[in-house]
Amino acid sequence: MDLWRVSLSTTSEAADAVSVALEDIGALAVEIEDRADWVRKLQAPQFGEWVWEKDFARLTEGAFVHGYFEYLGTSLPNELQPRLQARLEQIRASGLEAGSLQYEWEKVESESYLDVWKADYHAVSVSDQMTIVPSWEKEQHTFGSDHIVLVIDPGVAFGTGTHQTTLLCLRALITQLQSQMDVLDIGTGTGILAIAAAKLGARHVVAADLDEVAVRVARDNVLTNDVLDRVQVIRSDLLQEVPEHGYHLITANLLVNLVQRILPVLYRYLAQNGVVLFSGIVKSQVEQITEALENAKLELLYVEYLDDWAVVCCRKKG
Ligand SMILES: C[S@@+](CC[C@H](N)C(=O)[O-])C[C@H]1O[C@@H](n2cnc3c(N)ncnc32)[C@H](O)[C@@H]1O
Repeated sequence: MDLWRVSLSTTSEAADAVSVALEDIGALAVEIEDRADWVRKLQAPQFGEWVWEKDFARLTEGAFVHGYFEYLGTSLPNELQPRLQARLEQIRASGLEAGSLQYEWEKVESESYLDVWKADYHAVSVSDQMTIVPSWEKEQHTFGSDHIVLVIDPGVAFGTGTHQTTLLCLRALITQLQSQMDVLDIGTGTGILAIAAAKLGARHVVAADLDEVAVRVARDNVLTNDVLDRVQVIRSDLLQEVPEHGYHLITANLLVNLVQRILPVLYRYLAQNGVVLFSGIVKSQVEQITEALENAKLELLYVEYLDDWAVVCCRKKG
């Protein structure tokens, strides 16, 4: 599948807002290259990620945000332009220092897109007991027999493990998941959280996503990771197609507006004392979520932060 790539120049502060705007107008995948991120990782490497010195010359300040769209002919950039412009105007009007927001479109072959990712994508250590490894690096690492290895390749679905929200969720899963739990993962992307839950000992995991591409990718990853007997991937708009069942643990790495949509009914899908992990939440939105828990029949257990992101861990009220 060929793709259109739009590349926008912006600031570190506005990179997430631009990325959400691209997702909203239909990007299959979004990639942020943030100079500040690279500097931080060079100074204090947290997860064993690689930072390439050559990239600093390419991006001398601020950030690039790249959005990938399915190639549907040459007119696509023109069709998307007004919607993109409108979203960029909103960002400018919000008062966020967003830089030039200049952009350009380029047709890329998906092969070359994946090759670009391959060069920049390496194993990520989640914790002492869990590592995410791309398939082409599998043989290069040796792990103890009880170490959990998640084999996930970069692609057009979200959830390769390099994003803070995924890492926060994985770490919370390690502390919260007990063996034989039934788990629901809403917005599964690559299926990374569902696969991790299965490998941590869950009895059954339902992994749901609205995006057909994500569903396909998640199914492939479930096979690759040999957890087909425990993970069921379904296409569902949030909870619409999800079997109403008493899940012991629910993960939801979703934007805050989607979290708000499921909050009022989520308790119906939880077993007694069932735990929920909300990720995808920017630091400044944490209060908005924690304040809504009471009405949702949930109680706060803890909030954990990584950079500007948070995971909110809560439990169904008895
Ligand atoms: C931030 S990604 C999380 C991916 C993965 N769970 C992780 O933690 O890395 C959010 C996912 O939610 C999915 N999503 C967005 N809107 C949705 C909806 N209405 N119903 C179900 N999934 C949705 C997106 O397709 C995307 O795969």
